[in-house]
Amino acid sequence: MTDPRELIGALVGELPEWLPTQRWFAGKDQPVLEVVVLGSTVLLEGDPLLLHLVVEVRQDGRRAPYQLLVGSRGQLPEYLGTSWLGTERGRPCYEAVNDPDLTGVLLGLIDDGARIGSLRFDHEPGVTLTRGLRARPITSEQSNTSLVYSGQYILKLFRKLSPGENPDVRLHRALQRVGCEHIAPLLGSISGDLAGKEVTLGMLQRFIPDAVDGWAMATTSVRDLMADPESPPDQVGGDFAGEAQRLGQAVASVHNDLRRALGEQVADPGEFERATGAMHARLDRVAEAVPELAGYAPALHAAFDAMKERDGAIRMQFIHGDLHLGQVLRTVTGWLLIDFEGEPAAPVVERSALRSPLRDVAGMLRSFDYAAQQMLVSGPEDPILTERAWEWARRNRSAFLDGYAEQAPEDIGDPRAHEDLLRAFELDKAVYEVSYEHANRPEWLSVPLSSIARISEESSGGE
Ligand SMILES: Nc1ncnc2c1ncn2[C@@H]1O[C@H](COP(=O)(O)OP(=O)(O)O)[C@@H](O)[C@H]1O
Ligand SMILES: O=P(O)(O)O[C@H]1O[C@H](CO)[C@@H](O[C@H]2O[C@H](CO)[C@@H](O)[C@H](O)[C@H]2O)[C@H](O)[C@H]1O
Repeated sequence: MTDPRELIGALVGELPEWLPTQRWFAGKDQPVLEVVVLGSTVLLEGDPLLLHLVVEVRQDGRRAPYQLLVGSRGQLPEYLGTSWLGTERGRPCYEAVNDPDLTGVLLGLIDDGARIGSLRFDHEPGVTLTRGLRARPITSEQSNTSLVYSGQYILKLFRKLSPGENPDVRLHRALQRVGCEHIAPLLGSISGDLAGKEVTLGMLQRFIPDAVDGWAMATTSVRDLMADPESPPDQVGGDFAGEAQRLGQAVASVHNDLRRALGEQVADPGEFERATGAMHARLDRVAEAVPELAGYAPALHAAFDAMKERDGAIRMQFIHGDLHLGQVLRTVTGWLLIDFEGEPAAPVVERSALRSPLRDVAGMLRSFDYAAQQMLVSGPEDPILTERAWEWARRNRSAFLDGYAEQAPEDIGDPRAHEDLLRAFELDKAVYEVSYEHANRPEWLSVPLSSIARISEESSGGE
């Protein structure tokens, strides 16, 4: 039998080339110089073997920890061929997330409440899991790896790790405690140690079958409206406004639940100062990297400065932090919010800070613009379709805000009453999107840029 330590030693040599080929790897802009093992745990001995690894990926001026699950067998079955990482000591090693014989082990360990080395597997109080289920990884493009167990459970394995409890687990647990109706039930978690602190490695939730994500629904609705340019929007099949309104209610309800669970506080006088400082700094960084943004910088800086004029009466609380139509699921009973991890690129301290809930509102407003605009990027310019797209966005943004206002925390009420804040948060998100699209989908760069152009023009009174 091969010693797992020898296997690991040889395997890390393969990782610098393999990591950048993975969707979840967040350092594709620079070559990987070295990979160092920070922790290794054998979760299953024998053939197949299951190894849990935390590795540090070293790039020029940057070090980041990642979680890997490695399987090894004497003979690699054909269906695991594309998961192959390398052959060490005569044993093929592969990405274990694609091996249902191995991923089933994780579910059993969570059910057992197992402790192996520094790894802790926990189920939530009172939860008993069905064991022996086979898992398949979700194939959509994601920042982490999620495994679905026979349509019953979904286990998210966090890839890039930050020391501390992940806000996704923390906020789900807190929301569950106060009986929030708009989340999928939390069933368990996996944690370990990193740099002397606890680190969240995985989160197990009830899988909601037959759920459709908001992005798929919204883009179908835009397509319907464009295909029928003559009819009023409320008479076109697939009108989304009713859903947008219910979504607004759900988001407001989650904000209220987050307050009940974890409290809130009035922003201290320095808070807006710090927030605007961070927004100006992000704008400067992105404008330097993306010249197309530079022309809008003066209008954007002015919009951020306008925030300072507020008296600080907005309350700060835990929020979702990266809310968009891809982060909400329509189930047979209503809307659920998922993925409370915040912006994946932001440091965990920032993601765990108290912020204005209007940031989530602004994130969703941006997403309505996105759903409308992305239909226009690939086709030739067409003024009728362009107007139709903006009509869709206006209608659904407004319905969402109506719904939010119906259940909003008292100090917020109708978000439109905080126009300066909302505009600044929307523009800040759009600046983030410019950098996201520049790095990930350059063909979509015009989506946030066209919104920035429109909002800047509106706020300078040029409509
Ligand atoms: N509880 C759930 N039930 C059904 N599908 C889910 C559930 N949670 C997540 N999903 C699906 O899994 C995908 C990935 O989840 P998400 O938390 O957004 O992962 P990531 O952090 O990798 O972006 C979502 O887009 C959604 O389609
Ligand atoms: O879902 P993630 O947490 O990985 O978020 C990142 O990727 C999103 C794209 O998948 C990106 O969202 C942007 O594009 C969406 C459409 O694909 C749109 O609905 C969002 O409004 C827009 O911001 C998100 O910004 C990024 O953090």
